[in-house]
Amino acid sequence: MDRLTSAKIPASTANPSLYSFAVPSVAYGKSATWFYTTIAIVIALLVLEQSIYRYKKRHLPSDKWTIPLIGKFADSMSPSMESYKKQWNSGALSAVSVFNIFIVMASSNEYARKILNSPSYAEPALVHSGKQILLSENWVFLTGKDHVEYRRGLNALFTRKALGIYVAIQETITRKHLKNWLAEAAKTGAAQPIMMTARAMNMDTSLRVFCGNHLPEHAAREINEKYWAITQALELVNFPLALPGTKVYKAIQARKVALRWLELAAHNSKIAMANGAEPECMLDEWVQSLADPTYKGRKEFSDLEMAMVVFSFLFASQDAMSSGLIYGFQHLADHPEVMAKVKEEQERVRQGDYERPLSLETLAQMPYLQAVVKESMRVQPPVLMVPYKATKAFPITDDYTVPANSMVIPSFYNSLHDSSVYPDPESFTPERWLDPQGPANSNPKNYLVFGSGPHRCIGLEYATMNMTLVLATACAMMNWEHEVTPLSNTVEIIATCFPKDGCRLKLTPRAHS
Ligand code: HEM
Repeated sequence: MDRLTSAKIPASTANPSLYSFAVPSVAYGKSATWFYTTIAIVIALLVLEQSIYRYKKRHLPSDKWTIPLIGKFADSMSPSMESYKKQWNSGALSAVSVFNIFIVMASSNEYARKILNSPSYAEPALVHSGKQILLSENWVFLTGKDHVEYRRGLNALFTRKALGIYVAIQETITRKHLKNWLAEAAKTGAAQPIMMTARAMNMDTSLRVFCGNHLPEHAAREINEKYWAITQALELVNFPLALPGTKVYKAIQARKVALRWLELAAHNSKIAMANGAEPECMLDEWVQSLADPTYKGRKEFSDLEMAMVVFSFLFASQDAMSSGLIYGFQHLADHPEVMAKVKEEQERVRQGDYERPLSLETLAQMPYLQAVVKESMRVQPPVLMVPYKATKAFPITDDYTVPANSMVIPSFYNSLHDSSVYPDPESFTPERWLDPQGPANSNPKNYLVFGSGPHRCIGLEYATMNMTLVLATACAMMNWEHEVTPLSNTVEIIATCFPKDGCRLKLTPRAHS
């Protein structure tokens, strides 16, 4: 009985240890409810995420399921040509999701151009860090009529007269840098990567073309040194807060430095033009064109606004032009038969005088080198694609409408490697551009290296002129051999495309007989 009694006690409320257990058991019940409710909500959200993804993509080729929450984030962190090609070749339109951003990739020429030329449905959408770096009031973020009008005013900076002024600056800066390259090469006699030296040359050229001598030498050096931080922040997805130490934070600091100096340059240019100086750079051309009494349009631009425009040009050109130049050197070195023809043409145009500065007229006498530049960017386009955003539901085909607010990304590679327009598309064949009736010249719509439509690259003539000039000057001053490595033909995508080994060249001065 005692045993029974004692046995009963713990079964009731007498045992303090069991009693104290009874309280949490009520809490456990509650937390279990919460636990299961939370699980149920999470599952419901995950199912919803998959359903929305599948509803949006409809019949487009893509993975059946998206990785919960992050989607193809991992792929976007380390993009490769192979993964992009797989995506582009999966269909003219295909779908992917990154962090719940629904993305439609357009790989055919028809759909890529349709996106670029449909401003009422789609507008450029820079990577998130773009707005933090450029500032949201930068003109490049204007849309529709405002964009068209602003851009019209900037066309004055790329007229033939303006380009004629820039050539002389480009030539001087290019010679200065190539001389340094040769001096450095002479020290070791070994091949060195040109990745960073070509970028530095390009930035120096841009700064002097845009700002002339209105920028002190140490300022140009500082911008040049700090700009790499901006390139590194141009990843598809960045840490959202620009906290100290993050890439975006460093890029913002670099932009602040650059804008301060560019503002000073704009200020100095206004003073020089007011004092009757001749235009010597892009800012001067701009200030002078605004003062022209026949100029119709807005005439007042603050120093800061001018600085922001110049900064937008640096931003748009530094990576793309550096990529184009580096591959230009690499393609020429890898194709000695093409290099021989370029040298022949140089000899014909320069008639033995390799010191005479180049001009627009002499550059126009180099159709073969111009074809080399065009072909080099076709084979390896600096920019593979540009992100746009559907501002409303965009009926891109009869049976597919891109949902509003999706990213929609026209990619250029397949247009530029279309074998019906560019037979043997992987081969580097500048000759294809020499026949005016040939398929390459008859299908300009396929040459999407500079985009298409209202946002087509405003600097395209300047860019091709600069690449032609740099390669012509390099041909005049030096020989270069490519040290081919296993990574030479692997593309590294850092905003634009670069050979993964940085393009290792062995440089020697060229002796002219
Ligand atoms: C090889 C060199 C270059 C390449 C491959 C290139 C390529 C491109 C591409 C693909 C676009 C987007 C076009 C579109 O959305 O349809 C673009 C836009 C732009 N580019 Fe270039 N670019 C180069 C050099 C330059 C240079 C040298 C400048 C300025 C001096 C420049 C200024 C711009 C600007 C301002 C835009 C935006 C235009 C707008 O939104 O209206 N680019 N570029």
